Amino acid sequence: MTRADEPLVWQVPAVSRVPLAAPVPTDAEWSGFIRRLESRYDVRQVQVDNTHTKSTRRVSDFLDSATRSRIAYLLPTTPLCQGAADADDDVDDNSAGYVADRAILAVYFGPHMQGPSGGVHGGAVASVLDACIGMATNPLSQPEGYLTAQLTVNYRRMMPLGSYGVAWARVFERDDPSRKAYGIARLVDGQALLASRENGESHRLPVYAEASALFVRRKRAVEGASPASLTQRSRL
Ligand SMILES: CCCCCCCC(=O)SCCNC(=O)CCNC(=O)[C@H](O)C(C)(C)COP(=O)(O)OP(=O)(O)OC[C@H]1O[C@@H](n2cnc3c(N)ncnc32)[C@H](O)[C@@H]1OP(=O)(O)O
Repeated sequence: MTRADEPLVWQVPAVSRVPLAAPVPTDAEWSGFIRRLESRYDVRQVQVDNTHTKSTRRVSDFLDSATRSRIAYLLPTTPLCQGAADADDDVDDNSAGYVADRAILAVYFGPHMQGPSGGVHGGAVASVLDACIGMATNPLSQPEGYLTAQLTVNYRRMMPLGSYGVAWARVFERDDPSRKAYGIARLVDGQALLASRENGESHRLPVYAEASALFVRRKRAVEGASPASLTQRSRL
């Protein structure tokens, strides 16, 4: 065997698998967390549905599977510009101005999302922030028409594995004639967020990561993009 024929082996340093302090939450623990978020922030969980009906949203299968279904999208129950309580009231936020739409995404970062030892993979964090802005950008009444064109993520602190994360997104402009929407999202520790709200503490919570994104609405739906047509294609 010549050197060129030798298989390439990527030598990675031994990663110490940090045992999680907390196992993946049970169904009861997870739904308890979501109910607390709903009651403290006047938001409601959007039910998962793959049929794009008016009151439900197709949640990313990829994230659903990566999180073992410990992911939930929540939307405000009241119209946005009428003073609904915001998760982001509790964190450092210098952004101001018109908010077109808003969404919250709750997620449990379990062992299957490990990146650096003991921490969450940066790609998983980026996916969560992207999905959250996507949720705020795409109205419930339509299939997702806006796609991520640009996404910038700032990683401020390593998100520890075994944490409940809460991301929220604001879309500042959804300009249909030009088909562009601009949004931001931030990720904080969900338990700290709830504790600060429940204790009435006023200190600002640390942000683990934040993202800004440009979403662009497609001129028309891409043919062959629906799950049904994917199934049909796989039979060919
Ligand atoms: C829970 C539900 C969540 C759903 C959201 C999921 C989020 C995702 O993961 S989306 C998947 C990842 N993203 C993609 O696959 C997108 C791939 N890209 C595309 O499909 C296309 O390039 C798309 C849709 C972004 C734009 O295509 P197209 O319709 O041809 O746009 P086009 O007419 O050229 O441009 C429209 C405007 O947007 C601007 N624009 C388009 N793309 C970009 C870009 N990448 N960067 C900057 N500006 C852009 C153009 O300059 C133009 O601006 P203007 O009107 O001022 O001249």
